[in-house]
Amino acid sequence: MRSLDEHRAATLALAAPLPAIEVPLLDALGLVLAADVTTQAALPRWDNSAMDGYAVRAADVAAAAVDAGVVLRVVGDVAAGSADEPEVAPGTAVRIMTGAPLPPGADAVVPVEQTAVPDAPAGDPAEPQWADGGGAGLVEVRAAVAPGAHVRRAGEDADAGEAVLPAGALVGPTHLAAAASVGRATLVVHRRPRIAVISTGDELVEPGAELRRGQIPDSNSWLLAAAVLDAGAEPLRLGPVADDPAALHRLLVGLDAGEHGTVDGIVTSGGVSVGAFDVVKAALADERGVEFVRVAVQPGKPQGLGRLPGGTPIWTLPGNPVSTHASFEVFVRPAIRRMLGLADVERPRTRVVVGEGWRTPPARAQLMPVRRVPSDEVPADDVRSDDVRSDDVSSDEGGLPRVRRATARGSGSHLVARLPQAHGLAIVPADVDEVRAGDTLEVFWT
Ligand SMILES: Nc1nc2c(c(=O)[nH]1)N[C@H]1C(S)=C(S)[C@@H](COP(=O)(O)OP(=O)(O)OC[C@H]3O[C@@H](n4cnc5c(N)ncnc54)[C@H](O)[C@@H]3O)O[C@H]1N2
Ligand code: MOO
Repeated sequence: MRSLDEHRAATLALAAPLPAIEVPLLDALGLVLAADVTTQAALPRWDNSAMDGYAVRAADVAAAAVDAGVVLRVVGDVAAGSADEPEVAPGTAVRIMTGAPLPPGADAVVPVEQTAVPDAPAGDPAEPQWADGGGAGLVEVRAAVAPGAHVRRAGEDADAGEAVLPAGALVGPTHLAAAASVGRATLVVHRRPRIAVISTGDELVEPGAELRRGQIPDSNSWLLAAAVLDAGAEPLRLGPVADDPAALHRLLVGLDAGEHGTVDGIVTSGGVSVGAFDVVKAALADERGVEFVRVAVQPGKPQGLGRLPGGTPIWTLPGNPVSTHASFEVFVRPAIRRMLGLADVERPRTRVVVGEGWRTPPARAQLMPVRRVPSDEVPADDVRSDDVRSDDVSSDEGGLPRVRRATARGSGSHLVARLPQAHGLAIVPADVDEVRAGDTLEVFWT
């Protein structure tokens, strides 16, 4: 049997970053930069004001104080967006708004709250008063400011020619803001993978359909399509398809040949075990690029993996819903993340303390859905309430988060209804046969 790590390496080897394309800003969200984003000019481009107030010469107001105002003549206005450059000569000031370029001659800004208008009628003391900016107004400055006060310097955020976003960064809202602020309307990113999802089994019907005995709603294709989307790729949900190997083979070959548009990978569920009607195994029996293996992990033992003749990677996951979920997490998601162009393809992991123990299969690693719980939780038979959020920081004395099995009634890989209670998957190493209360394990948070 292949180890968990060996199979992970084999699935990652199927994936490579997809080619780079140039897309409008918003289309780059969730994709990975294929090239640095570099500034054309300094950012900010010019010295500008951080406050609504008056651009002054600091030396003019060096002696100013609340009870010793210095009166300056207001010779103009610069609002944000204005291209005007009124000169601030000694003894003068210019009204300036936040973001407006600092006019020539000025070296500091006095916030309007630290000024008054000489001889103005008393108004609301909480409301600052503005002197006339038309050239005849006077302003009394009531505080000294140092040179550079309330001035945002050119190049303070980034120098001209500096890389503000590195290739390899996953684009989020703040990356779009940084790119736009240096004047980029498009970004060069790795193309988003498009992943076909197929669930197989004669027993499967669409959710909501009438069920005759033996039939069940298809849940795996929804899980997988959503997991593909959550991983950052675009799902193409096909199926459920029946246990007809020839028809499934035609569908897979068609996907590989581009009949359904670009497809960068195919994920199937079901039909890979040792049953008499295992459709995926039968459909791919003659495909030399695809192998079926047993992996020493529970759930997720029967796995298929490889490439179709056209080069499309395929992952055939076992059909038990918890197996499908765990298999996607450890074998498919990292590969999709690599196709996106990410260097770090792993989920965040931490060590945790186990609240209640359980027995595990011998000589197989285990991926146990676990739930984060308060460190003082009394062990319960099973808890269905959604009382703990995944971001609750509950930790044991050692400072580690505490977990229990999400499906405390058993670890059966059919227990799909309880799966949403899990916050992550705990990895029990293959050489551990029993997990005891107080043991520590590694968990990756899903
Ligand atoms: N004799 C043996 N039997 C089984 C073995 C074994 O080693 N020897 N392994 C078991 C393990 S472990 C797993 S996992 C399953 C894997 O079987 P398949 O991948 O062939 O999956 P199916 O037989 O198609 O389905 C298994 C189970 O899951 C349900 N299922 C399948 N697809 C869906 C879906 N899309 N939505 C909801 N539920 C689904 C299906 O109805 C079955 O109950 O084999 C064990 N057997
Ligand atoms: O390996 Mo199966 O995937 O245990 O449930």
